[in-house]
Amino acid sequence: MASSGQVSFKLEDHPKLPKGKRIAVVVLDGWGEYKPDQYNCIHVAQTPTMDSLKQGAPDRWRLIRAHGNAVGLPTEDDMGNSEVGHNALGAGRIFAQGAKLVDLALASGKIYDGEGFKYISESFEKGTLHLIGLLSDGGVHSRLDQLQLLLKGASERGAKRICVHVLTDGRDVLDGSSVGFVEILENDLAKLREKGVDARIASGGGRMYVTMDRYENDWDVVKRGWDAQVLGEAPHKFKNAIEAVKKLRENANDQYLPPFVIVDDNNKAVGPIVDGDAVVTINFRADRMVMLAKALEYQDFNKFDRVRVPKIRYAGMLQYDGELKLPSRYLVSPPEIDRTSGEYLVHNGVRTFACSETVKFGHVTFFWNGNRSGYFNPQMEEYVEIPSDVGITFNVQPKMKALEIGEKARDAILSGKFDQVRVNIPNGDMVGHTGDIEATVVACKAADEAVKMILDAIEQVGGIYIVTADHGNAEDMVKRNKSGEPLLDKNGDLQILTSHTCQPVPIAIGGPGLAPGVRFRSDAPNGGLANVAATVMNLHGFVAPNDYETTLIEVADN
Ligand SMILES: O=C(O)[C@@H](CO)OP(=O)(O)O
Ligand SMILES: [Mn+2]
Ligand SMILES: [Mn+2]
Repeated sequence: MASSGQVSFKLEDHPKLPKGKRIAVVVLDGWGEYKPDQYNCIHVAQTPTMDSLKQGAPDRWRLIRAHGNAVGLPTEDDMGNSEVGHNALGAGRIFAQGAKLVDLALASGKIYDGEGFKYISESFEKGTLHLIGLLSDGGVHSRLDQLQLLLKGASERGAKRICVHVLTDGRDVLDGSSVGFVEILENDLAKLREKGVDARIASGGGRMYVTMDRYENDWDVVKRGWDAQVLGEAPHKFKNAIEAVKKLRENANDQYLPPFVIVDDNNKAVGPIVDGDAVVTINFRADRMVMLAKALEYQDFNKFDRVRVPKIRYAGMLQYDGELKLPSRYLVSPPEIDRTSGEYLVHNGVRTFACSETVKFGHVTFFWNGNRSGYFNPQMEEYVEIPSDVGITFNVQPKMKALEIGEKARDAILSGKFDQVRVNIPNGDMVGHTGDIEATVVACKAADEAVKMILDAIEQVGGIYIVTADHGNAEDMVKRNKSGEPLLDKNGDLQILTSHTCQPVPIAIGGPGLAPGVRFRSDAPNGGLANVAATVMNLHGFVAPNDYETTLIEVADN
């Protein structure tokens, strides 16, 4: 990869569009377009602002692709997600994403030739290999089939003792599916045991309550995981993981199962992590692994009392943070997302403000900038994080911090200190993931109100807005058959969809600063999230670099 030092970041002037406009870039998280029925919370909610933008179709409102190949995922059946969505939005190009890179490395066997695998395999003779990560086939953070291949590959290459620390999902897959995934894994581990590998599940817990916090919202989540995985301590002890998940599901859903450890006949945890062991965090996606990676890797660490810090060989499935080089060892090289639009714009005098609340803060900063933490140029940028509510599920507070984000964005626009004001409004996604339809309707309304605050500010300063989303979620809250009818489970209950979707997302442009004649091109019907960066660069008065995906707009002559 060309290092930033060798690249020219100078952008050419746009032949027709002026510089110096104040531009709001609004990303509604989890806001897709789907047929209007009672399970489409965006349709049910009062969303006058987003509805009015739609009136601008086709010149100033359209749909773009936000899933599958359009965002670098392995197949067209892969729903979009925040990481790949914001990567595409910020980088303006489509990179083969972690899911795909891991698939390729496993298929070719190259994963086993890399430095990362060699490093951990030095522990195989005497130590245990611990695999920690999300157990589902959701394909957002991890995939079961990748875990299965890694188990096979590692055992064939000398791992004699393997402990899997599972995090149950219910967010990228149906709630309740955890039991089936644990059964499949147990079956695989039993086969490994027949071959003489001591392989077992050692601990578990629900992803939102154990380990997979992000952006340092709540370190207790990571601590609960640490206690179970590393120390072998948890409030719930079971002999068998299937039994554990079934029992704990009586009082919690998959996302929030409390931590448990598997114990032997003497009530002793079977798989704490000890000196000499190897650890792999099997998620390919970064955000929800960074905190654990810090706890496993950093010598100086004060976020919680680790009690015991084993001397281990640790590798991530990928490197999760390119700036922090965290973790330093990894099995598969991450996508090299270089020359992002944020970096270009800062080099071309565009002063940027970015804001969200904690749970999505890294989306408009870290993911937007190609999985890179920190500023490109602190003199030109300001990133503001509004603390998220902690310790609740977001259906309890569906308005979240939408209005606070709207206010911060408004103030940044009015201040005149920034050329680009970029926000992520989380409600549709975060509340959509709870599966609570009523709360998601409230969430969508709040998101719409936040958009209005921002558009009003843009109106006041004669600026431009561009409003879009990173993937679908709130527009469809039920699982459906091929013809789109809701599916019922065996008890006759609706199957609630907590996950993202494969629906397209809207994009709208407007504002008093938008030059007359600017409209969406009609010759880019397959446009996706990766086309947005060039579009934004145009609105700032620049032509995007040649290798960026093409712009979505054109300037008609009159
Ligand atoms: O919460 C998350 O981690 C994912 C779903 O797994 O959602 P998003 O991609 O919108 O962040
Ligand atoms: Mn998202
Ligand atoms: Mn989401």
